[in-house]
Amino acid sequence: MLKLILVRHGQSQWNLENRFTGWWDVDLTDKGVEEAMAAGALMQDKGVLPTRAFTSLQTRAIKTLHLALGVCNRLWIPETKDWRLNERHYGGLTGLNKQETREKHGDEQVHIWRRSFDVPPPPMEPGSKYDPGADPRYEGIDVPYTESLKHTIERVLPYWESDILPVLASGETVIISAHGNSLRALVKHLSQISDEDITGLEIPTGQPIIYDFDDNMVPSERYYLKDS
Ligand SMILES: O=C(O)[C@H](O)COP(=O)(O)O
Repeated sequence: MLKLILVRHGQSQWNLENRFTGWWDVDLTDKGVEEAMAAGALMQDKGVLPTRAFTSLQTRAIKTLHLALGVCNRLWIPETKDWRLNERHYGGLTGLNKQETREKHGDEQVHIWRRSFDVPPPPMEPGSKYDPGADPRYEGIDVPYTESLKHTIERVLPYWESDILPVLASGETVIISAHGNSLRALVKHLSQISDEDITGLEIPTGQPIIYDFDDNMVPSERYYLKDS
């Protein structure tokens, strides 16, 4: 049985501060480091050991991957980093406190920005201090100014199909270390969740999620590794 492991990065500094993060590069907190290491220990305990890794270009996901792989003695496996696994771009909300934004715009509007399928947050002003456009890691990439979940799916899914699925199908145990909304994009596809129901899906930090794939590359229902 082929296994796909999805893990959202451990708690980040801006998760702790309750700020919209998106493409801004923040580090893990101490708790985030612990969550990442616990994910590695769980993979070791359950004997679910990745042989190939994919992650984003963002520090919190890369470090989570490395900490988890370190604990289960798999730092040596090949890994690929790609911007298409980055977090959804939070546009003009980047850097703002989520609670203060609710107080200003109302719970409903903030829920729409955070969880709707196709309503993007207001775009980031070009040259904003949180615009990562000039960051060398994004050279040659058309960095967006905002993204809805739909936009995120439009970059995550082609990458899944072209680069990750063939590796999984070749017999590798694949781990993807990514972000709340880039993983929601993938889970929506793999679990065939409707545009309406996706608004209710939350992905916890540092908790490995598993899909088993049959010989026809049809995924099982997803489950948490801790529950297996
Ligand atoms: O980018 C962020 O702020 C978080 O990674 C995800 O935030 P959300 O749960 O508000 O979508």
